Amino acid sequence: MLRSDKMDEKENDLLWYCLKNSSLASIPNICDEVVGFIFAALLNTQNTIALAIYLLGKCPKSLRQLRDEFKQTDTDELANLTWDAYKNMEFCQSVINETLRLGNIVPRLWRKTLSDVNYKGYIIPQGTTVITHIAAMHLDPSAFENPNIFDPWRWQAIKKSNNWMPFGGGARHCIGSEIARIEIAMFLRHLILNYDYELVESGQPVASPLVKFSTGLPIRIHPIGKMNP
Ligand code: HEM
Repeated sequence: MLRSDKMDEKENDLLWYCLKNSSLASIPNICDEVVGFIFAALLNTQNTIALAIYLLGKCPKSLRQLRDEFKQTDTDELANLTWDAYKNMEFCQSVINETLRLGNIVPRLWRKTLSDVNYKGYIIPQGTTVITHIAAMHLDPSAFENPNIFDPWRWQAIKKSNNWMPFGGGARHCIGSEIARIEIAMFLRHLILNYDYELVESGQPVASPLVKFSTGLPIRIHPIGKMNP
């Protein structure tokens, strides 16, 4: 990465901001942040969309209900992307929550203890790497009944859960969580209102350790009626 002393002051993006304030971090750190940002933003969102397509494809009842909800959503409001129109798509919110729970796009988080920590009588010394196993929590049967089943309806009864943290938590909570959810909702809406699709047998998700479709996610797709925005 090259730094120019003649950077246009009108530039106003992340890279520009980081370079301008580069006294706060080294150039390798800045590169790491920018690449990390792109990776976090693109890969996680596209994997969640692929998983939602897969899980809905395996559960025709949920696909039908989602299509019905999308049909009822006010198209004018959605074209202007109003917050209310997006939030009112309740079943869509449940589908996204459930995809993130079962899919475990980010299965683990890494932390280092800054001082000795006493956790329920166990002393974790300063400098220890601690791994939060989010996937284990999301698949814990004491927190989610039949945890391996894709059941978006379970979210009708859950208003808030301390056992669900696909976007992490605390000071490093994902800053892109809402934009990611909006992107997923808009993608699914466009797909499901305009197309019927079937899964083709070979596409299976694997966790290695991040979720991916090692043979891609082939689907058979058919346009339905007039295109919706
Ligand atoms: C479904 C999609 C996404 C998932 C599952 C996801 C998940 C996460 C998780 C679990 C963390 C916390 C990492 C940690 O605590 O160590 C995180 C952090 C972060 N995410 Fe996301 N993310 C998604 C989409 C996005 C998008 C769209 C953006 C940007 C527009 C983004 C930007 C970031 C950034 C910059 C951080 C680091 C925040 C910090 O360290 O202060 N993510 N994400």
